[in-house]
Amino acid sequence: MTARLSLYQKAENELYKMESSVKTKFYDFCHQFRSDPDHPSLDLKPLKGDGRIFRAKIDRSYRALLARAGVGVDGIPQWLIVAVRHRKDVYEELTVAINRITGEIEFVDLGVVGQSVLQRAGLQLTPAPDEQTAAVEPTPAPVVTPEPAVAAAEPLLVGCTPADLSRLGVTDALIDLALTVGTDEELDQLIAGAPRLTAEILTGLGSGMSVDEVEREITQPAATELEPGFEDDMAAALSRTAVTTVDDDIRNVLAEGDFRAWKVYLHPTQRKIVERNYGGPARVSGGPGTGKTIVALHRVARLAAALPPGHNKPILLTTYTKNLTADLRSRLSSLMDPVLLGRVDIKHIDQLAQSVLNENAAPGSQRSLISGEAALDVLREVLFEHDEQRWGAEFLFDEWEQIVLGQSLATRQDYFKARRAGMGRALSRPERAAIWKLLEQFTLRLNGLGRETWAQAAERAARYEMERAHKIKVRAEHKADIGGGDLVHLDDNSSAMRYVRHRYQHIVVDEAQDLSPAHWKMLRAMVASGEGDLFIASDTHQRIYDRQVTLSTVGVQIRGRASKLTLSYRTTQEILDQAAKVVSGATYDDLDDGTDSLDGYHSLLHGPAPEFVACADWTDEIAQLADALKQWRAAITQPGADGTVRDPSGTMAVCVADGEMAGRVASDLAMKHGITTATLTKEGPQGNGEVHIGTMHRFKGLEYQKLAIIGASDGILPRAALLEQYAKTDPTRYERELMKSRNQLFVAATRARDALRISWHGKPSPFLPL
Ligand SMILES: Nc1ncnc2c1ncn2[C@@H]1O[C@H](COP(=O)(O)OP(=O)(O)OP(=O)(O)O)[C@@H](O)[C@H]1O
Repeated sequence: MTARLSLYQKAENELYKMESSVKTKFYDFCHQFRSDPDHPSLDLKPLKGDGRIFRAKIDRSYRALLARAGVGVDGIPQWLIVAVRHRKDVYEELTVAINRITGEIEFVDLGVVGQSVLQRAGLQLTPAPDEQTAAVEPTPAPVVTPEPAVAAAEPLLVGCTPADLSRLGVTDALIDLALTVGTDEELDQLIAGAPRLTAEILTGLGSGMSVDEVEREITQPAATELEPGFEDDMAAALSRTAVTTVDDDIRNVLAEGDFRAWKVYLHPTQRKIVERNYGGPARVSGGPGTGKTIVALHRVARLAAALPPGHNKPILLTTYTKNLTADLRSRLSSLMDPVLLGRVDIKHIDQLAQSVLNENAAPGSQRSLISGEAALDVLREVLFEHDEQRWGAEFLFDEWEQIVLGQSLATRQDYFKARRAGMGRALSRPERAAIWKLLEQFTLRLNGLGRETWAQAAERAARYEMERAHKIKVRAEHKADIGGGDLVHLDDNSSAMRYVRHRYQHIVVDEAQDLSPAHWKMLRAMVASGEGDLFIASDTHQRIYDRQVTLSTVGVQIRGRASKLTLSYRTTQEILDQAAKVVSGATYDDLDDGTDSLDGYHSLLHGPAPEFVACADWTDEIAQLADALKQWRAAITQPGADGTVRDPSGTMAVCVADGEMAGRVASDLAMKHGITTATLTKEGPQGNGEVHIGTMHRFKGLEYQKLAIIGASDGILPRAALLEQYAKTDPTRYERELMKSRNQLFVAATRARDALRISWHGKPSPFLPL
């Protein structure tokens, strides 16, 4: 190899979209370039405008644009492919620069801003002559043909000065053009072609953020400390730039499409969160699709890479549901080396609690699990037998789960002292005494049946783990007291106890907003406090189970180690705008005493506005849904430029309010409209049908190219029958249920990548932004 070649992120994305014949020639070009960049067939030449940018020939029509990026530590010259262009789109003014905030290499193409803006700014682009092809074909037309002067438009970014844009990190060559932009369309066009930080800044400013807000939310998180003279050190800049190294594997990468992009590429803001050394628990928050899961996965990979050799599993990756755990496992296995992957325990939170209980249970004493609904029936029986009228079964069940189990209250005295913030109705001491007695009867009854709920299991597991952590602490203190010697005199010096350690060195939690206090206590006890102990990804706007926790009260102190992601990689700005309205106006916590918001949440992707469709009745709603699905299918299966046809399976989904409705939709679509479906279950999609159908809960963490939400009617969303009972008796619970329902719609709407359609019949849901 006489040259090392890397591929700029934007160039990689452009290549995915090219015809396979161009891709094949591109592989050959890379192969040739790496062995001899000066080979005459490549015709490598600098462009006139910028001595750092070169053009080389891929075939008769396509050119690679490359930047020289110094020499590697092994003495091999480094080159970065910044773009692949048709030769008629190559002009002399193309440049590469090093960004003053991120220190990354940026490729700047003024051609992307459109003729009107260029003309208003008085810029004319010069086509780069291409002698070799000029001999065979006529000289290509200039990129910009003079046109009548374009009327001056009022600049869109009023209130921003060139100095502001420069300070924020907009690339120099685009500052004046950005301030010339006069319409939203022009701004979108500029953003689409701009380097990443510039695009984010301009999107922020364009959506109304102030210069200070952009600086705080976008610029500062992306900033890197740069040495004087960094502007000229391309080798150092290359090491800070997100690139794919071009080796023989590039063929597979390109063939897989952008599915693999996240594996090689982390945005600098994401990378910082992954790579920081945290002195204790850390949290990343951010709206849907901002890459929290990706960050959590990369964090696991980084922690695993730093482990000393061994065969144990010192890292736990956990989340709330079973199907998400399977998804995390498969994503992680494509990111990590199998040997390192073997050092990661991947379990969903209830599975983890069960393994603790199994380990601690005497043979034959395990209890079987009972659903919340069935347990509530047992409580109803107890209340009926005691002729108890003062409190309803739902109220007491909630009190039990939220307060008694939630705070691990073991005695009546503890319950007397317990804080009941957020529970609405106050309870006097005699009332608490009576409730405690009833709940005791209830748990004894469950016990007698050999059953327990998931929440009880979690609470018992937490207690076992806390005892274990306590023993570890006592031993460590004793060891310190006796100067680190052997522990022969300690009471419990059984061989089992001698080797008891914390179960994990690092724990990473995804979808953390849905974990209960008992889950947190268990996790806290499983890992020693200290560097890199807990890493948490969460978004409280997506809390869809009735769980509330204040992390600082369960021993998880985040202070100073919280970060936020604001750029969505999944959803278009059009979808995001509407989805954000569903949760606007409500207040969200930050898993602690502070609040969380979607401020600065934005997307660089654009697409059609979401459709809101009022239908006459159920039959009409299903018929219109079937038509939409067929149109989506036709669009997805449209043959690509190289003749390939995509398989539409699993790219479209229908989201409904409950399981019964899911069944009805599946059978109506199949019987009346010939559309096959697969139902989303706890285990993932069941069946081979093309369109996935599931309840809002099942869509958590997933994403689809096109998504329909149906049955979004008042009475269903929120579920009136369930809520009415609380409206008068327990207003706080009522508010919590409303919030849960609102969040479910928000989660569902933000699963769509590029098309969202929401329909209803009757009165529309009050949550819809109509
Ligand atoms: N830096 C990146 N470059 C390209 N794609 C990215 C990047 N980060 C994330 N993505 C993509 O964005 C999508 C959303 O990412 P991810 O699932 O991690 O988001 P999230 O914040 O966990 O979302 P949610 O809260 O909705 O579950 C995924 O398809 C992921 O591959």
